[in-house]
Amino acid sequence: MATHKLLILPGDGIGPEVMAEVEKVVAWFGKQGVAAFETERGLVGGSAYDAHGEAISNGDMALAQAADAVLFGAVGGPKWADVPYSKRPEAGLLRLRKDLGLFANLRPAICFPALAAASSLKPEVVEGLDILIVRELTGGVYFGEPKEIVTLEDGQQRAVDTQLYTTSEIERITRVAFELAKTRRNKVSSAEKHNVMRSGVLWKQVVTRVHKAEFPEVELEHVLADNCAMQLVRWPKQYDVIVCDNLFGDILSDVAAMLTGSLGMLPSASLGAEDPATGKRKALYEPVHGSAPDIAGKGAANPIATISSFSMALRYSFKAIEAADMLDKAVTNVLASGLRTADIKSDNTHVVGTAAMGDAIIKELQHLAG
Ligand SMILES: NC(=O)c1ccc[n+]([C@@H]2O[C@H](COP(=O)([O-])OP(=O)(O)OC[C@H]3O[C@@H](n4cnc5c(N)ncnc54)[C@H](O)[C@@H]3O)[C@@H](O)[C@H]2O)c1
Ligand SMILES: CC(C)[C@H](C(=O)O)[C@@H](O)C(=O)O
Ligand SMILES: [Mg+2]
Repeated sequence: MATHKLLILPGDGIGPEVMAEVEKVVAWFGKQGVAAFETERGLVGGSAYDAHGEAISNGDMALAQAADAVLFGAVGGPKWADVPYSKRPEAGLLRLRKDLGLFANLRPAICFPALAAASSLKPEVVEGLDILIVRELTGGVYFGEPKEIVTLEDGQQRAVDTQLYTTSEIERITRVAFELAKTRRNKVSSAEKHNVMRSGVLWKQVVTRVHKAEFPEVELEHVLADNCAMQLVRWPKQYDVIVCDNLFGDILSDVAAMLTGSLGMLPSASLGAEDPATGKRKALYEPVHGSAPDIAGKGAANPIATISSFSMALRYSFKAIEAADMLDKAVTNVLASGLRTADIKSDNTHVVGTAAMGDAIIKELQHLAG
């Protein structure tokens, strides 16, 4: 049986609450003999700052480098509003992404049949929705230099962030998007703003070139990112795979979350390049949502985004496709049975807390295993 090293980083706010449910799922699959999961735990975000004065320690970074997959909860919260910028909780997540080279962030937005009524959009707009946002994760305005606030001679301050992309950064994320589209409905929509940004001009050129040279059989369309946000709300089913830069991907994926009913439903996989020698890649699995300070500590958070992120780990890191399908089915069935956390409640459903939702998913896994 394969052994997989997992580093669990629960983080802050609802992070530890939702991660506790994932740990039940990991233990269940371990017991089933899908794989032997060796788990270690670390600190990230505000909890790491409180313990070490950094948003992630070098020791925990070394564990992340050595892990087959990192399972990440969420970071941030009002408690750390005044810590120095370089030590803010979110810096821990950004360091993980950058230092592990996790350039490809896959954010699937699937509307479960039982949840069409939980979306703030009309059911016919979201029923059957299955789109994938492929977000570039280690470049763009998140990391470009200079990034600073300087004081000018006249006493004003000036803030600068730099949007920066190179050809190879765009090429590699484009290839990920096209490869994934081939396994789906064979269409890529590339979102940028070439009408305003030089990085958008280069993005469009490179995507066009990679398409023509390597993936002519896949349908490609270019869409301005602001229009893409509007189209996602108007008629999202026109999309299959959307590829975009780091900042547009951040925003478009929060929009996509509401199509599925709640931010608490959207999982994600952050992947590095495949090592040709071992076939392995660095990977971190994280829900799209944050630490939700407004509901933290209440046992009310939806654990499905984080549980489904582990399903992506089974699929992308451990090639345990049957196990991943089974976990997805368990989530679908539990939702179909009418169980809901508060964020996805609708008429005639039964609202439960975080732990009860996790337990119901385990019970359904047990049922599916026979
Ligand atoms: N990956 C991450 O760690 C991550 C992602 C986004 C935001 N953040 C951080 O989280 C903090 C709060 O940010 P925010 O409030 O803008 O975004 P958020 O995602 O934490 O919350 C937005 C809204 O969605 C709800 N929500 C989020 N996840 C939920 C879940 N699993 N179940 C039920 N409801 C859920 C919250 O209650 C809140 O009303 C900030 O410090 C931000 O930087 C972290
Ligand atoms: C917490 C923050 C750094 C992060 C981002 O902006 O990438 C979050 O919003 C996300 O979507 O993963
Ligand atoms: Mg975000």
